[in-house]
Amino acid sequence: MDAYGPVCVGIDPHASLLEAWGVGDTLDGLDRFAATCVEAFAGQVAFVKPQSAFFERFGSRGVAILERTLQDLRHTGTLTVLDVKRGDIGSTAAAYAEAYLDEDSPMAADAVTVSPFLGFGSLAPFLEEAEKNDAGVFVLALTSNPEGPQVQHALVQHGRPAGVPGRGRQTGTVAGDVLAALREANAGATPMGSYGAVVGATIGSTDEDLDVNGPLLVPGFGSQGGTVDDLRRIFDGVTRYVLPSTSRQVLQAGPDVAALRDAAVAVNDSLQL
Ligand SMILES: O=c1ccn([C@@H]2O[C@H](COP(=O)(O)O)[C@@H](O)[C@H]2O)c(=O)[nH]1
Repeated sequence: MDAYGPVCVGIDPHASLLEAWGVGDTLDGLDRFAATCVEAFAGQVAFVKPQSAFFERFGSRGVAILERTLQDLRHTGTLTVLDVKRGDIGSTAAAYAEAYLDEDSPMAADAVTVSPFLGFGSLAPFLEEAEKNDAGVFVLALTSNPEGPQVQHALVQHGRPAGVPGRGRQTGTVAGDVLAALREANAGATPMGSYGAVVGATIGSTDEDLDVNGPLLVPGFGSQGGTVDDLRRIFDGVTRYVLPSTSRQVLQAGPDVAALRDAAVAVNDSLQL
């Protein structure tokens, strides 16, 4: 972030973008789109975030292009965040963690997005694999979509001694629990820990403590309506942790490599938080 600025550029090969770029919504179009993004962003921004879904749409050959994209980016030293939002029971989570974070895996990324909604403890294999491989994990906390609050703002209770109704009860939100678990996982790390939260630029405001001593991946900036003012308001006091993530806002400048690069640089320049 110090060297390149905080922006994370997403590689989201939407069908509409493949058509707009004139490469076609085909496997060959996907291949050209991804290669162009690597040429434009590698070595220019700190983080690139391929969205797995748009590669998986093309089956195993699309996934092979995702693997190559991750490898090409990593060879240039640009950090990759694979947006795949995984989560499962612990033993299966361990297999996912190996797939995405073991540095010898064909699909190895520098960081992966995961879902905590099978319980934060089920993510332990991801945190352990990340630690082994000097990698990172981003856990969904307050997502950018309007449906997120239904689960993430739900209230949970802690510290209620058995048989003593009401006594010692503390109430918080599901998102607050996720953030607290991340804070604990990152305790004592300097300059920050490797376990981050996903917090959308579109959430308006929050009373949650966003200081998890770890990075905050912030999608929703740009095409979903999040602005620099939103970032300043939501992340007041923790802006040093913020990686604003934007995909379509930059990708629509393609397919020209220089125009894509300029668009990414312009976002970085706009981020005077
Ligand atoms: O809360 C979340 C978590 C992930 N995303 C992902 O980020 C990009 C956003 O793309 P834009 O084109 O910048 O809107 C996309 O891959 C989402 O799946 C998110 O938007 N919100």
